Amino acid sequence: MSGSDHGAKMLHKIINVTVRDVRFPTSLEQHGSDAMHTDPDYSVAYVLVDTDSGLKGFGFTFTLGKGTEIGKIYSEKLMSAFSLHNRSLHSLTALLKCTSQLFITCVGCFFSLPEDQMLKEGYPAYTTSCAWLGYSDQQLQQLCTDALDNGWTKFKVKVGADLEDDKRRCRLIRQMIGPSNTLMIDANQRWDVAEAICWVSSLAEFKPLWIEEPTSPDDILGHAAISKALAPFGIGVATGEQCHNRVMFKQFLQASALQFLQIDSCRLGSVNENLAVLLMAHKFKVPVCPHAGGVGLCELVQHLILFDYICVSASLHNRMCEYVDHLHEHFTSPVVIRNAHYMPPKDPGYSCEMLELSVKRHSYPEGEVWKLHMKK
Ligand SMILES: C[C@H](O)[C@@H](O)[C@@H](O)[C@H](O)C(=O)O
Ligand SMILES: [Mg+2]
Repeated sequence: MSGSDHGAKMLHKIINVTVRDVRFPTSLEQHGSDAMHTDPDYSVAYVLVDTDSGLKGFGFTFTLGKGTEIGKIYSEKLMSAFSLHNRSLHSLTALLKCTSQLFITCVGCFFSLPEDQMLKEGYPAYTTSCAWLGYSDQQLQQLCTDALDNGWTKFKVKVGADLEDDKRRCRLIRQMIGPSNTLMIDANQRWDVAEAICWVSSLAEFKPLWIEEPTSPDDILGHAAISKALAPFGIGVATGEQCHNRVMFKQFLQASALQFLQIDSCRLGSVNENLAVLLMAHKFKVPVCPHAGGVGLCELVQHLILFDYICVSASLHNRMCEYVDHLHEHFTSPVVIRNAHYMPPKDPGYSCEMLELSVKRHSYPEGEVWKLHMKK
């Protein structure tokens, strides 16, 4: 929330709630492509709340384009189920247990003294921007050279469509980044369990730290089997970007089915659910390495991972937050990356307000960007 009047006497009554379908044509250049999603258009169902005091609220959930209209309808239904119109903000916060799904609370207020280290150095990040599956080898090389020049040391490569291609791409990246930098691979659920073990074993020579989403994200025992089989190679299993609640994460942790836990700020629905997962990961001594990228996921998750470091884990061992270098310019408080680290956000709120002009231009299907695109 942001606005001019935070006076205690104001009721801040909600007078308007709108949901917009906002899409970016990222598929045109194959940004975001992987073995399962070959043409994603990064998009959001974006919610705006107006109050009578001028205070405004913003929130969104991320999608890959097609079907954003379903997210929009769902958001509208949720808002109307809570009869938001004419309600005061106080009446919602007083019932936080019931309304937490609606809230994306600012966690910045928890920052305390360890904060100093984060303010100086920031939180370590890795990049996925160099090696989307649809990029050519030449593009891979160029982006990797630029990333190395900009201080990146941790790189994720998309795999899973063709083993020989994967070997060539991993070899290329490993040669460029050298033995001491970190390589991760991500198959986006492409394989069955046995296939995953076999395929990843063939890529073990490139020393990936983890294989991400090797199989169906709901197959907890399958992930456990893959984890066990790959442990001798020193390759961990990472998953979580499709994991939709804390109960799923609890079982992944209980079954030793993941070695790197990837919360997703939107998928888990509300800050509260994310915090529960951070606490469980700490109990099980599993590092949290959030999923980010998309539209605004970096903006949101930076708050959660700083909270994790400052208030829960106090450790950076084997921890890093994903970074993807797209679409930040559409936010009023974009993430700040310095020397491959997320610098703590200084603006109040959850960094989820988009620029009105961007929303207008990319509204689907009526925005000018889409009108132009459809004419072609
Ligand atoms: C379709 C998307 O770009 C995914 O490929 C992406 O979220 C990915 O799995 C990631 O880990 O960043
Ligand atoms: Mg992934």
